[in-house]
Amino acid sequence: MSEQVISTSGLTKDYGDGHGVFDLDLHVTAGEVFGYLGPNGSGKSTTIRMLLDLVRPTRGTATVLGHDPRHGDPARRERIAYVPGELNLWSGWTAREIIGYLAAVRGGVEDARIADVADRLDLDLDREVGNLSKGNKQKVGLVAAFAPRVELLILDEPTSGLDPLLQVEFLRLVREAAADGASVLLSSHVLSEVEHVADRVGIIRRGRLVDVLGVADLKAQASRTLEVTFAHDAPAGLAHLAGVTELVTEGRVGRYDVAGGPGPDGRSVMDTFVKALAGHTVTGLRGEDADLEAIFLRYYADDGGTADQAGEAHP
Ligand SMILES: Nc1ncnc2c1ncn2[C@@H]1O[C@H](COP(=O)(O)OP(=O)(O)OP(=O)(O)O)[C@@H](O)[C@H]1O
Repeated sequence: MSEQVISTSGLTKDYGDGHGVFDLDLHVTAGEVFGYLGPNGSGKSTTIRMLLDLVRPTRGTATVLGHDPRHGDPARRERIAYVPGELNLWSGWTAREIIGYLAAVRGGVEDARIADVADRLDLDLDREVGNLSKGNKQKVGLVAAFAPRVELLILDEPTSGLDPLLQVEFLRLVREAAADGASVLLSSHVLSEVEHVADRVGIIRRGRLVDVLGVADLKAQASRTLEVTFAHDAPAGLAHLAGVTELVTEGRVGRYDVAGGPGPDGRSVMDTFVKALAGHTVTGLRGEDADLEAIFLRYYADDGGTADQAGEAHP
């Protein structure tokens, strides 16, 4: 069995009135990027805080890098980098001073490496952090986390406030850290943020882990939209295939939503659709990316339709 960097069993933080995290069995394998997905208030931060011994569980156990977080020693903490969703920084310090201080606590990080990560995230290290925007404050945390070499990165909604170009750079940093052998727990309330880097995703809803899936499996489940151009008027029969929905047909062009996975006959719906197309003269075919978000939102359908709406407000 692969080594686990995070392993919990029945881990629970009960804040009362159904708030908190309940009976969590979470396993993150060494070297993987694990996306921890759930709407606001679903329990991501509480989980992470228990893993870091920032809050104590009501019951259950956790092991992080082989040890109970409650008995963490400084040497073990050096092997972990953590970026919280909201960073409270010491005002009066510059970003360089804060990152330098945190690096020194770890035993030192090369200045050139700090400068390189700051440059990639477009952070001016010489600005006083009290004057920084939320996004720039977030970058201070990211530079402090990515500059050192660590075994485990725990990132709690780290890209909130970052503009889209920097989110892409952030994903590159995650990939590089993983390629260097780090394991990453990356929480988010949107799948699109983690789908390009995560090996697996765990889905948490109302404090309970409801599913853990490989991203490749998630993609296989997703429906795809195909736009087909025929040499003749778009035929009617294709929409009658199980798992295929005709979105629109206009003259020779038809747009179809083709379900992921197998249909009722056990065969892949895509295969059935493509074989049905073979009975026609096709002059063009265009596929759109699978809509993974739609699958993710299914987990929250009872909560009001969107992941954002599904979240409960903080007290
Ligand atoms: N200190 C606390 N006291 C009481 N309830 C709390 C406390 N911290 C969190 N909660 C509640 O526990 C639940 C989980 O909160 P948590 O912050 O872990 O969710 P989250 O998924 O990280 O969401 P967000 O992204 O909004 O932080 C929520 O209902 C929240 O209101």
